[in-house]
Amino acid sequence: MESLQACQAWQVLAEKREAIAAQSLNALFAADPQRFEHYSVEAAGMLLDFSKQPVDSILMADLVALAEARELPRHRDAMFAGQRVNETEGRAALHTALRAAVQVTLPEVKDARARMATLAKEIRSGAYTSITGEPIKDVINIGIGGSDLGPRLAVDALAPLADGPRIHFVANIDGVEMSRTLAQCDPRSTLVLVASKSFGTSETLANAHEAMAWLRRDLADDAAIARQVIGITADPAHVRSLGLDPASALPLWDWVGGRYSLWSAVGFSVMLAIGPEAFEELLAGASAMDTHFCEAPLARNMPVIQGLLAVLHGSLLGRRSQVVVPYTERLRYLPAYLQQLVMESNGKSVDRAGQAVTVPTAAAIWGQTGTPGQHAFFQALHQGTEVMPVDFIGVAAPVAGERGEPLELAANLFAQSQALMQGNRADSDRPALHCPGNRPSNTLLLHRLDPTTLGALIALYEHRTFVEAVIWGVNPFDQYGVELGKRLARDLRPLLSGGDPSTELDASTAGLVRQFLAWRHG
Ligand SMILES: O=P(O)(O)OC[C@H]1O[C@](O)(CO)[C@@H](O)[C@@H]1O
Repeated sequence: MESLQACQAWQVLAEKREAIAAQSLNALFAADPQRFEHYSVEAAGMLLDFSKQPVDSILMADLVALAEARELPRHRDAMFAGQRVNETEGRAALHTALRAAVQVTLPEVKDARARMATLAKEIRSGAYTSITGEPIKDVINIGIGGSDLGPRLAVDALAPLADGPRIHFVANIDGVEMSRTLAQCDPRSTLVLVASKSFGTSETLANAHEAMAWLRRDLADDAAIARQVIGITADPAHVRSLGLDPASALPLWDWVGGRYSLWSAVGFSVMLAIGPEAFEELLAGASAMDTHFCEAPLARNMPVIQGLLAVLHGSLLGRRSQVVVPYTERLRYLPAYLQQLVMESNGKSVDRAGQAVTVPTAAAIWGQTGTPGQHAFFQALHQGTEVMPVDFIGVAAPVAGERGEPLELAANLFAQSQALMQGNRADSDRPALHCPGNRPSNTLLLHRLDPTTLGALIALYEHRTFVEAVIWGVNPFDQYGVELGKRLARDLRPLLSGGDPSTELDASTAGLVRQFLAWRHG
């Protein structure tokens, strides 16, 4: 495989690095009165305005040439066709099949969706009761990473449409999240979902044991566990480790990556909150974005444009932060979700051929909702020494029955991207007041934040992440770095309860353990 730096299309861009960095956004607008029309795209209920990016028709052509040189269409089609694109783990990455129309998807996906829908209807209607015969009022989803972040984001974002049981999420192993959650629930009307693709993640299993002990304390009955705890996993035999029946587990498959699993049974908590029909709308929205990604020309293709711009900033111009600012509290979990999606997928330094990647890969992605973010980190965006590209996300219309966001919110959203771009005039007497401007951003305007558009938004970022991976030549579907930390934690654990370390410790770790034990028991 050719390295990115050896790629001629990349070299063309590299030669223009200084000119692109210096490109005046104000000048681009002055030169083209139709710039907004030329550099915005609409698809799946969203409008992407990328006119505040340093692109013109020549740079767009260069970026598209790069996508073609890296064979993006071929890689995309291979993923959709179920080829083993996750080469290191020898698997397909077929999350798109989970949201394909029921008529065309895989039989096992169809069966699982039907099973989920039947069970969700029973739980939501009260036909499926707890062991004491009470309807389910609370659901606790225990999972971490991809088995937590996607459902947490979707349940929160779609809260105005929720008409099912209350949904709680527990991911952290520190006990705080669990005790806060249990304090709000009654074991006689609570259902526990243990969501873990591998069913081997220690945090999830420890939290599951704690929740099951809580159920047992009050219900003193193993039948309660069978009825009120449901495993969600790609390895159903493993649910026996919690004393559960594999036949009752909701399935996913090894070809669904953890951080791409919202669309599978991992999203069962979302289905319980909003109902199977609305969950189908979430899938349909993601599927609409899949179609756009497969069919739109590269220069008018939202995930392609976003991915190429991310590579331009992060790898060519050395801009190592990607900021995401949703202007709605309902997307408050989006930055955390994207951190896993982007950084676990593309935080890689070796390409698919095993060679070192010679440009920086995934930038740090972070953010917070506007307007609170404006009063936290925006000062650095406006006047800091580093240019940090921003994705602004806004919502235009309310979902039925909602009041809609105050207009001040949209005024703030538009003002911020405008201020970042325009800056203000330099005043030689008072340089501290000077905002340099020329700071790039995308604005994604959502028609409304309903299940369909949320599905499309999440799928957009999934594909954007894939586009970046293809340009860099990395596999976005493995995460061996995370596995290393997990293994070391397993090795260290016995030492903290007085056992011998299974490996020799470095001086820093040994010193920290010594101090920890002294304070813990002192
Ligand atoms: O669903 P599981 O198998 O418990 O894994 C949880 C998470 O752990 C990871 O492997 C690493 O954080 C993620 O990719 C995954 O989403």
